[in-house]
Amino acid sequence: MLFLMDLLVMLLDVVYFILRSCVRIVLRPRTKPVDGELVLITGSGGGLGRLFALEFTRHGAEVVLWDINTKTNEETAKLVREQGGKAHTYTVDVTNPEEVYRMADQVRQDLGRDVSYLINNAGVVAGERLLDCADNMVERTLKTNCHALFWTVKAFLPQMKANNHGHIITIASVLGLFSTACVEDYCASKFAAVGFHESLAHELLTEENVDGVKTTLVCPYIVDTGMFDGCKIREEIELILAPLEPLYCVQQAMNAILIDQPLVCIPRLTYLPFLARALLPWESNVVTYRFMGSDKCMYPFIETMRKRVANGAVNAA
Ligand SMILES: NC(=O)C1=CN([C@@H]2O[C@H](COP(=O)(O)OP(=O)(O)OC[C@H]3O[C@@H](n4cnc5c(N)ncnc54)[C@H](OP(=O)(O)O)[C@@H]3O)[C@@H](O)[C@H]2O)C=CC1
Ligand SMILES: CC1=C(/C=C/C(C)=C/C=C/C(C)=C/C=O)C(C)(C)CCC1
Repeated sequence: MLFLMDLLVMLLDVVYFILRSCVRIVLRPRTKPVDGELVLITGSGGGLGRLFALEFTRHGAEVVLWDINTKTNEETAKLVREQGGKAHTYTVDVTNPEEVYRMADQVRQDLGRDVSYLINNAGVVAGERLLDCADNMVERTLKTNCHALFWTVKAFLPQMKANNHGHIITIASVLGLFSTACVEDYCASKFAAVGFHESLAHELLTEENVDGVKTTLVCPYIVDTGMFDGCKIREEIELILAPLEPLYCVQQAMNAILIDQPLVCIPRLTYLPFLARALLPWESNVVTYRFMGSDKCMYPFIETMRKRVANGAVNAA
C-alpha cells in the first residue's frame, strides 16, 4: 500500500515538474539577487569567463578571477573595475590540485570571507585528430575540463555546505551530451564533466541541511570566442543554428543561474539532438549527422588549429 502511495506521489511530482518547466519557458520566475556575493570564475582571462565576470559585476557581485594567464586576467580585472566593480586576480593552473587548494586558502585569507558562487569555466581543446594528437595534449584537455572540477569543488564546497549557501556552476558543452567526430579528447572530458556535475547535484539533494547549495549545468553550442574557429555545419542548417554570440550565451546562462535552473542547453534547439541520441537507433543519428553536415563539422576547425600552430599563434604541446 505504501509502495502504491509513493508511486502515485512520485508520478504526480513528475507531471508537476514537467508542467512547471513548460510554464517557466513563458513566465520566467523571479531571479535571485547576487549583489555582495563573492563569485569565483576560472578561465576568466578571456572568452566566456571574462563576460561572466562583467555580468556578475553588473549584478553587484564581487569577483575573484582565476586564470593561468596573468596578463589577460589583469585585463579582465581592469574592465571590471572600469564598471565600478571589485575584482581580485590570481594566477592559477586549475589542473594542479595543490595549487588550487593553496590559492583557495589564499583567497580566504586575503578577502576574509567565503566564495559563494563557483563558476568552473576554464576549458581547452587539443584541436587535433586522435592519431595525430600528442599524449600530453589529450591529458591537458582531461585535466583542465574534468579533473580541475574535482579540485575546485573540493576546495570551496565545504564552506558552502557549512554556510548552507552557495552555487556551483559547470560550464560544460552540448558536446558533453552528444558527440561528433575528431574531438575525442574534448567530448570525453565534457561527458565526464556532465557526469561529475550531475552526481554532485544528486549528492547535495540527498544530504540534510544543504538545500541552500544550488547547482547549474550549462551546455552551450558553438560560441564565437575563437576556441572553435572554423567548426562548421551545413549552410542551410546553420541558418537556424548559427554559432552563438558570446554575450548572448553568457546572458542565457546567467538567467538560468539566477533562477536556480539545474540544466540549460543554449540554444534550446540543442535539446533535440540530445534527445535523439537517447531515443533513436545509432544509425538514424548517423544519417541525420550526414544530412546536417555535423559528421565532418570539425574538419575545418582542425585545419584552422593546424594553421595557428604553424604560425606560432598557439602551442602544439
Ligand atoms: N567556445 C565555444 O564554442 C564553447 C566553449 N564552451 C566551454 O566554455 C568554456 C569557456 O570557453 P571559451 O571562453 O570559449 O574559451 P577561451 O579559450 O576563450 O577561454 C578559456 C580561458 O581558460 C583559461 N585556461 C586554460 N587552461 C587553464 C588552466 N589550466 N587554468 C586556468 N585557466 C585556464 C585560458 O587561458 P589561455 O588563453 O592562456 O589558455 C582562457 O583564458 C570552456 O569550458 C569551453 O569548453 C562550451 C561550449 C562551446
Ligand atoms: C553533432 C550534431 C550537431 C552539431 C553540433 C556541433 C557542431 C556542435 C559543436 C559544439 C561545440 C563546438 C561545443 C563546444 O563546446 C547538430 C547540427 C546540432 C545536430 C545533429 C548533431
